[in-house]
Amino acid sequence: MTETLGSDGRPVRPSPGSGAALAQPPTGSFARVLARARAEGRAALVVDVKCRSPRDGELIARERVEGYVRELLGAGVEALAAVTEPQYFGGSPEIARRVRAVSGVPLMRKEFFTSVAQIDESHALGFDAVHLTLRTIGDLGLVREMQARAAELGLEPVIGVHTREEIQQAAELGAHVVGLNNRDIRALELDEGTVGHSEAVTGLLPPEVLVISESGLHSPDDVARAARAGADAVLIGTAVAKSPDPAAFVRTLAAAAWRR
Ligand SMILES: O=C(O)c1ccccc1NCC(=O)[C@H](O)[C@H](O)COP(=O)(O)O
Repeated sequence: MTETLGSDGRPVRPSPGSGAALAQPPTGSFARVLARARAEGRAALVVDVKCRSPRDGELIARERVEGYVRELLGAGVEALAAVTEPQYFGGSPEIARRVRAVSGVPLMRKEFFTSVAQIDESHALGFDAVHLTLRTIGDLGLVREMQARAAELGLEPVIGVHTREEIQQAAELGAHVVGLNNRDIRALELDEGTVGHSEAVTGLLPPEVLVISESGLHSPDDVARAARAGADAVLIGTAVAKSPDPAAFVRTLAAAAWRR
């Protein structure tokens, strides 16, 4: 991997707007989307297919899932996430299969993972990436086992972090792609989380790590702020689902994602 070293001999994170690129994406197609966006000087737009949220209630009617995904893809969305957690977020493996069936873009699974068997299940469902959230998995040994199994299956592990300590742990785990949640997911989205969190901590991640700013992003201005903070992608669910015209809204968000 090509790296620029700073005066202290440490790698320098590509400055926003520099268009600096990773020579090779680390692994998997999700990383490829993020690395391409970084090389082009923007953040990629990833939309979360989340049918319900504890904060906002029903977001996507079950019968609308395929139409919704097609609308997003038509508007140029480059990658998707799907929440399969049933109790709080109204997800299911069936919804994941339906999203997969109508989309060819990289697809990441959001779930409260507790076992390595769920990594195999994610592969069987057709996911390209799994979001391994340190806040909910807790046990770093188990995270390592999940990473290893994902690698065996050709699935890309995205390490989910919220705190500075977890950012450090993600680096120790050798994460190539990090999902930086602006909220503490343990509060089930009832806490306040904004792009200000990404602005505060994105710079703590090693420059070679690809970063997705997640949760609590609502507007083109939020997307612009995340991109300027160094995020290589933004993950947005609620604001897109609640928009009266998701395709038009997605285009507006993507236009704001360029680093200037
Ligand atoms: O992050 C997780 O581990 C997680 C697990 C199970 C369900 C949801 C989970 N995270 C929440 C999300 O992924 C959000 O839906 C996503 O960041 C979008 O947030 P928002 O735009 O605020 O709806």
